[in-house]
Amino acid sequence: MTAPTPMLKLGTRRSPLAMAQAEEARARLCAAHGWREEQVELVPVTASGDRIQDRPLAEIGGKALWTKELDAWLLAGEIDFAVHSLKDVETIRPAGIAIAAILPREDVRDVLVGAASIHALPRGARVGTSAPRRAAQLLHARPDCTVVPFRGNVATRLAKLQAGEADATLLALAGLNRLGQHGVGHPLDAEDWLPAPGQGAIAIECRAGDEAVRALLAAINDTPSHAAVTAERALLAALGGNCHSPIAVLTRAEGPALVMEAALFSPDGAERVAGEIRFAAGDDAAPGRLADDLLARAVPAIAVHFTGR
Ligand SMILES: NCc1[nH]cc(CCC(=O)O)c1CC(=O)O
Repeated sequence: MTAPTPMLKLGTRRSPLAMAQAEEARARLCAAHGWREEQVELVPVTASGDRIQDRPLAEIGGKALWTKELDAWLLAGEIDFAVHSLKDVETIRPAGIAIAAILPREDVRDVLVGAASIHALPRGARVGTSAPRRAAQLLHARPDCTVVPFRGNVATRLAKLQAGEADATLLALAGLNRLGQHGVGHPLDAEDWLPAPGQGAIAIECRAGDEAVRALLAAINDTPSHAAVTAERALLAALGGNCHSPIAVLTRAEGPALVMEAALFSPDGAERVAGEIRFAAGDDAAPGRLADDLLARAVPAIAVHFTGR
C-alpha cells in the first residue's frame, strides 16, 4: 500500500446482527484495499427501530426507523458510509444518499423454528412474527394458525419462543448464519416460500456525491447480488408497496438470464397472486412489467395494499 492511509468511519446499528454485518463489510473492504482493520472505525448508532420494541414496525413508522439516524449521520459527514440489511432499507432513499455496494448475498431462505415444516405445525399453532409477508404466507398455507406479534432482534425472538409466547417463529437464515447460529430451525424451500425483497443482502450506502468513497466501495460490490436485489427493489417500487404490503420475491440467475418470481397476498393470507418473469441482465423495465401483470390480476383485497406506479 502506498497512498496515505485512509481513516474511514463506518456507521452501523448496534444490534448483534448489525455489528456482525458491519464487521463483514469492514473485513471485505480492508482485504480489497490492503488496509489494517483500524483504518475503518465502526461507529454504532442506536436506531429508533431498536429503541421501540413493543409495537409492529409497520405501525410506528416503517422501515425508515432503521435508517433515519444513520442517514442523518451520513449527510452530516459524521460517518463516511453506513451498513444496512438491504431488506430494511426503503426503496426511496433521501436525496444525497446512494447504495454504493451490495455484498455477496447470504442464503435467502426463511427458517421455521419450532416445527420441521409449515405442514408439521400443530393445528391452531401460534406463530410469532411481525412481518406482514410472513404472516400472510403462513395464513395462506395454514389458515388454522394464529399470528402472534413478535418484534425484537434475533436473540429476543428466540427467547420469546423459548418462554412459550408462541409455538414457532420465522427468521431469516442469513441473520442466523451471520450471527454464527448454525443449525437453528428448519430452512423453508424458497420454491414455495419466497423471501422478502432483498433478504440476505447487505447494502453499503454513502453520500451520493462522495466519489472517493464510492470508488473504494465499488471494489467490494458483488455484481450478481447487486443485479438481483436491484431488480427486487424495482418490483417493490413499481408495485407501490410499503411495509404493510405482503410481498414475497426472489430473483435467481439462470445462465445469463435472471428469473424473478413474486407473490402478493392479502394480509389475512386468504388471497394470493403470483407470477414470474425471465429477463436479460440490464433489462431494467422487466420488474415493472411483472408488477403490472400482478396488479392486473390482483383481487381488491390484495390490490388495496399497492398503489402501483
Ligand atoms: N426484519 C429484521 C431483519 N432485517 C434483516 C434480517 C436478517 C438478515 C437479512 O434478511 O438480510 C432481519 C431478521 C429477520 O428477518 O429474521
